[in-house]
Amino acid sequence: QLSETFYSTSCPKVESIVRQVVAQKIAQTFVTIPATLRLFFHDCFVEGCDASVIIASPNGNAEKDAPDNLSLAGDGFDTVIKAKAAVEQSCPRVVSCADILTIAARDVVALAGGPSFKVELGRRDGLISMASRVAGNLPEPNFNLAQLNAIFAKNNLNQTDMIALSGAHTLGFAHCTRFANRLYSFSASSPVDPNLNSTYAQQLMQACPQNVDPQIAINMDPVTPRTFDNSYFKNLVNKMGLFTSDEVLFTDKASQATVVDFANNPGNFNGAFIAAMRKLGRVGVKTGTAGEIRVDCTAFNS
Ligand code: HEM
Ligand SMILES: [Ca+2]
Ligand SMILES: [Ca+2]
Repeated sequence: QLSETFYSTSCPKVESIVRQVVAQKIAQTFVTIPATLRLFFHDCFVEGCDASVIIASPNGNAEKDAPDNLSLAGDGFDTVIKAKAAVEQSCPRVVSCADILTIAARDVVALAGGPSFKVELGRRDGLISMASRVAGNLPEPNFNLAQLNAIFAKNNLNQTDMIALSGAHTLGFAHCTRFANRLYSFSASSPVDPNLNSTYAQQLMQACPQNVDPQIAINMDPVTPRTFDNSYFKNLVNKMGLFTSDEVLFTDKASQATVVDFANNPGNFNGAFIAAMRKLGRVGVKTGTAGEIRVDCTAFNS
């Protein structure tokens, strides 16, 4: 069973140790912030929040090698690996990699200007990490509202949670390939998605010309790309949602009111985001004697 005080006697400094490593890593590179937050999400949606995504395989068939995970930025993995190494100095073999990722994901939000909140701890690290188990478990950027709701519902997250968590797209980068269809090949009658603000569409076409280098990435929040705020929802109202999966949250009447509420009331967004992050952190967790406490986050204990 998870608890906010899980390590209060076994490793009382764990949260301050992780926070220090995360802050240091952010000082080196901003990408740490979005990379760590997204890593937490992708971990929890496949096998539960158990650090399965961090396992490295020499055969290229671990979870991180699945196509949906290839765009996870290395700085997220590096943050967890570095924080784990620091925690092992004080409390060897006590704190799971899954909990370190949970703490780090919480910390990057606060360090990007977002809300601070408590996290539940006591997760154990999983014993399965397979590329073949990823497909179908992560949302795709062309999903509609029903598809988004379905995949989040499988993880005990409701529509409000899904919308709040999508607010993570207030930070970070996306590769042109993930939304180029909305600029160049939307439909026979309209190559540009009519739900895209035309000025924004033009900016996107400049940043992402047709057949651009697939390595090129742009800010997902063009207004405050480095701040965790509710600007994502204001963008949606202004028809500046980057992916179809962002845009539908506003264009579908079933979710529009929540988007408008989050755009107008940052406190409501923060509250819903915190609640949803805590729920996300409970997905498929292993506790008690299940799984293990990994020594090296990138490898199962042998
Ligand atoms: C609702 C369904 C979601 C879809 C379809 C989706 C899809 C994507 C895609 C396609 C990218 C761009 C990847 C790239 O091109 O490199 C991305 C980036 C990102 N996503 Fe999501 N995502 C969703 C929900 C979430 C959630 C729930 C979180 C976290 C709570 C999250 C956090 C992020 C972050 C922080 C980035 C930027 C990563 C970076 O800069 O390295 N996303 N997402
Ligand atoms: Ca996992
Ligand atoms: Ca922002």
